[in-house]
Amino acid sequence: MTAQRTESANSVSASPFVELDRQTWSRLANKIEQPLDEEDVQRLRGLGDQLDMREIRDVYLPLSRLLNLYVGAAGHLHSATTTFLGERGSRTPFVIGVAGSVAVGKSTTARVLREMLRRWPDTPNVELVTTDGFLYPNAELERRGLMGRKGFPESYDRRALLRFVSTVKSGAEEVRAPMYSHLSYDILPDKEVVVRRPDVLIVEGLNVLAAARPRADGRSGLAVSDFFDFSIYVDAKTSYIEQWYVERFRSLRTSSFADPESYFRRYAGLSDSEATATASRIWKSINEPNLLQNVLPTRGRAQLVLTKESDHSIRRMLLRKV
Ligand SMILES: Nc1ncnc2c1ncn2[C@@H]1O[C@H](COP(=O)(O)OP(=O)(O)O)[C@@H](O)[C@H]1O
Ligand SMILES: CC(C)(COP(=O)(O)O)[C@@H](O)C(=O)NCCC(=O)O
Repeated sequence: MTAQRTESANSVSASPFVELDRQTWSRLANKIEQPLDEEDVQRLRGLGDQLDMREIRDVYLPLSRLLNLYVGAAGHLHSATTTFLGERGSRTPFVIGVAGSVAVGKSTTARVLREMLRRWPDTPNVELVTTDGFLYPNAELERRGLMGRKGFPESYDRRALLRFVSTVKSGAEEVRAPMYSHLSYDILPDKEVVVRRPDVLIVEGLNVLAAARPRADGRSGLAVSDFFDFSIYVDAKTSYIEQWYVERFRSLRTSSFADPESYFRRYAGLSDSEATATASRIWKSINEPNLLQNVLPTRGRAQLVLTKESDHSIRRMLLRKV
């Protein structure tokens, strides 16, 4: 079946992307079976997200098929390289980047993809790593004067993240990553994520599509995105994301913030208006500037842009065709 592209795709003929509306995209699942049930959907849905079975069927089922096709194609490319080299190496992990703003719902997208890709016979082992594990610990952020810039590129140990992704991609037996806790708002000193040669690695985080920084000698270095076989940018209007951030903050007062272990327990007792004001202040001073200065400019580097409407549902897909 050929995709019915929307009008704007035809009018922007020089664009490297093809634009599809949700209805057209949903037909591209090509009758593959829906692998998740209502219980899975509830488990995977992030706080504030509106994920439902329709979203799985219309949006994620075609995406899962597309990714499975890409995994197959990457296998062929890998065989071409090994044939050329006269080697018999086994395939290395297929790496997918998931980028987007704080509170846009990246982690739900990443979790759904993990569950769906796991169900394909050629990719049973799918690992998910979030880049928050590579934030510097709070003590180090304080030393560097970066406590108010969590999530900005400079708040991460970018060299360690790059080393992690390139080592996994190169097929290493076992690779370890640090772990972050939203509860303690810090790196967990004695916990880590261990990744053992997965079929697919999903790397989710604000800045995963950032371009390489120029090196001191003026040459360009490598970026984590250089190791991606596919990348997704989860997008929405900034005003919607702000609203989602504020709503999530308000509802965290009765869950995470109320935990005695929470770094934010002082927020648990805020009234509705105080919570709205505090969340808006954090959004305006940290997350929105980071979105506008660092995250949004990387959108055009993604292979696929998923755009959400105000009700969180994905309504528009931009797929890079070249
Ligand atoms: N203060 C918090 N306490 C507990 N969980 C949080 C907190 N902030 C964010 N989270 C959770 O952490 C995950 C990542 O959030 P975030 O970085 O905003 O990305 P996104 O909303 O795009 O997944 C989400 O599942 C979110 O619900
Ligand atoms: C931990 C985060 C930086 C996101 O990290 P990511 O996994 O996307 O790299 C973000 O969710 C966060 O907590 N930002 C700090 C500002 C705030 O509390 O909203």
